[in-house]
Amino acid sequence: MIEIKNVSKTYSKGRIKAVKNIFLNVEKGEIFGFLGPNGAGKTTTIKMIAGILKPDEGQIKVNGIDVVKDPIKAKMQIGYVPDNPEIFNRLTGIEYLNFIADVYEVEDEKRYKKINELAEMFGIKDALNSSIGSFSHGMKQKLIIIGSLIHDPPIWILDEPLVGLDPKSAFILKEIIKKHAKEGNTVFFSTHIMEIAEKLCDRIGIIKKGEIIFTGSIEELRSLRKENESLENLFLELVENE
Ligand SMILES: Nc1ncnc2c1ncn2[C@@H]1O[C@H](COP(=O)(O)OP(=O)(O)OP(=O)(O)O)[C@@H](O)[C@H]1O
Repeated sequence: MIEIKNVSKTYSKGRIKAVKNIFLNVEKGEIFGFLGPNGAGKTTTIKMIAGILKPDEGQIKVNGIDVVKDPIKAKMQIGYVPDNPEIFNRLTGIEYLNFIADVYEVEDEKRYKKINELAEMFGIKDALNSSIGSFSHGMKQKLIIIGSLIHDPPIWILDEPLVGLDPKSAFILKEIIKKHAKEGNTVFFSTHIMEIAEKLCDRIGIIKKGEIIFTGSIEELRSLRKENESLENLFLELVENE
């Protein structure tokens, strides 16, 4: 479970208010989609949940653990996929995954099972002995996704995970997301694309200029539509209106 209470974050010595007093709760077993236009505050929020940025005010807890007060314990609960897959280019794929598994103290048998299963699904098993520097953007992304799941995290956070993946890989990732949630874990991901949220999420949150302007199910969002209006249009209206 993720609990965000009255969280704010500014940049540039307070001049840029990226996130403004937001409240959010995401339950166990839930797939939560975080939507908003460019610069709305999605990545900033995600980095605060993942413990990469500290909130200026407010509190974030993952499964009851405060991410600021107890960062290591909190991070053990979390798998995080950043929006930019730039990682250790000098390591081979398998060295990277073993490094991540060591950090999270995952036993050998468990890690190899997970790596085999996921690398097979994403079709990158044969590339794991090559250096990451030789990987394509999509392959790096898949490697990070595998690394983020290696400790079977109760909280899985993904920042724009479908950008840059081909249709087959995007389909596989969506299936993995559904499976992970079904096993009782919390999934929180950001996207620009309403259609993805519509198909995948139990609930969504819409953020605009650092403020949450909607949280609820897709059904609840649908009920706000005008006659014959598409969800995409409603979303655009919500995020564009002043
Ligand atoms: N390191 C930084 N220094 C200064 N301003 C920043 C920094 N990072 C983000 N911002 C600003 O904070 C605001 C929120 O940015 P953020 O990256 O969280 O939005 P986002 O919703 O993830 O956008 P996108 O969809 O483009 O990734 C924007 O105005 C952005 O320009």
